[in-house]
Amino acid sequence: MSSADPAISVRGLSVRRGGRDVFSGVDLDIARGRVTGLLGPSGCGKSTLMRATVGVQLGVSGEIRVLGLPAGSRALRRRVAYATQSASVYDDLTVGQNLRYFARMLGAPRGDAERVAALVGLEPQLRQRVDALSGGQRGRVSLGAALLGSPEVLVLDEPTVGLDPVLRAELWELLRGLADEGAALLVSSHVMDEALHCDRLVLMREGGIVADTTPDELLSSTGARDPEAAFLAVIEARS
Ligand SMILES: Nc1ncnc2c1ncn2[C@@H]1O[C@H](COP(=O)(O)OP(=O)(O)OP(=O)(O)O)[C@@H](O)[C@H]1O
Repeated sequence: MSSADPAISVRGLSVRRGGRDVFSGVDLDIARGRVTGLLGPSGCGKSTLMRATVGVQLGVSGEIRVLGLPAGSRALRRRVAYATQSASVYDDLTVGQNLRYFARMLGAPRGDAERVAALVGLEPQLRQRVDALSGGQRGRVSLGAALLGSPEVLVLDEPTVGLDPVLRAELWELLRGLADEGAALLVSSHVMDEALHCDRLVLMREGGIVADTTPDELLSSTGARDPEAAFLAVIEARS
């Protein structure tokens, strides 16, 4: 496949959860070298869509290909990273031990644990146990684990939750750098202002995509002052 092909291609995605359809017939392409924001209110299906793209969601029908392979393929394990909303690291290990453990599991290069700790601003905490970290710091350990091995595709579910404004700005800068190096990033948020950090915006509501746009286009097409007002204008125009 060529570098112009989408990193993630979703066709006719339907997902059934708890006896009801969360999605039916969603199509979506996610490009390389871009930060694509998946934005929408709580419960609209952002996490479900992300879980489907990394192959861990049950009840999925349709076709999802990632880097040309079926979502969840074993061959994608080192090429695709997924960070969930809840920190998935070991509480009773230090930051360094967690990162070195996951680095070994992935076959990441020597020194990668220290590299990602610096990227997520956790170098001073390398020897600290995870259960002694703040919520935002724990989230950054998970994010660091997702960055190990320099994956080509990063699927990050609400990575800025619990971060103060300074850390949030640093995180967006980090994500931008990864996209500039060619990675495909799919990043969810329910905070509409975060839309401004993305190259492309996929706005969702109740299991559907209501707009596939860019921050500039969203603001100019709606004439709204900020992304939140623009999102409301998009919803209103559709109802
Ligand atoms: N374990 C589950 N079983 C059944 N239905 C579920 C389950 N988890 C989520 N759902 C439903 O699927 C829909 C989409 O949920 P999802 O978690 O994908 O939304 P979200 O946009 O990521 O929300 P949030 O921003 O709050 O994380 C919701 O209506 C939710 O009720």
